[in-house]
Amino acid sequence: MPALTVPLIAPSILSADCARFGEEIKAVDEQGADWIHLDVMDGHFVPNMTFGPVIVKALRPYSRLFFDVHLMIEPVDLFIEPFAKAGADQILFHIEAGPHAHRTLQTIKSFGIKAGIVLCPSTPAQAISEILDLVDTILVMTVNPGFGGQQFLESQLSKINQIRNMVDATGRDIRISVDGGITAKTAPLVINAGADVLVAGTSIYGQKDYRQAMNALRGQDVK
Ligand SMILES: O=C(CO)[C@@H](O)[C@H](O)COP(=O)(O)O
Ligand SMILES: [Fe+2]
Repeated sequence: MPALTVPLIAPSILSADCARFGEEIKAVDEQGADWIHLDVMDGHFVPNMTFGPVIVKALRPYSRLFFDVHLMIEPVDLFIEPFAKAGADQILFHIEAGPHAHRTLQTIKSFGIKAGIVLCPSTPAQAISEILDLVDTILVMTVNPGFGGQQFLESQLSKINQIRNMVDATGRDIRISVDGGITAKTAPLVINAGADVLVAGTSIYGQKDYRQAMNALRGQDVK
């Protein structure tokens, strides 16, 4: 069997100690994280609320790692500039959050940062077929967005695989990220299906040893 790709690991601070977000970001940075994933929720697009650009700006000095900002908000466009100026390296938004994804991607790119599109579990891969030329990352939700600690949806594996085929056909370097219920058990399934970025909250911040937790997701189960 061929060896699995070593994925990038993006700890989601949603499961960190939120009274100590800065130190929690610093800790995973020092222990080998590749990206930092920041979940922004508005209590409208999803039934939960987290934080806005002011907090992202306050957290920026704690790490130089790539800030992967996952917007679960509607509307999106109004908030691109504040998040870009707060220090986002990539802004991801949901294809379900409005009819003008193409324009939104252009707006994100106009700030000189990366742009990503997110699909909820009920959204087919085909929904993003006409915007692949503008995306840097495709994020497949493997739970319904809004909360950490949910059960991984195995039904999403075939969609990840379909998106892998779509991406390979473009010949472009597009990352395929997955988010929700990613553990050492589900990681090989999504990597095998074509994912190369693993977002994980509970399975990193819920563990004592962050380095060991991230290595387990990489399939490198050594201390
Ligand atoms: O976007 C979200 C939830 O909507 C995520 O980024 C969660 O934070 C993932 O948490 P776990 O499922 O890994 O606990
Ligand atoms: Fe997320």
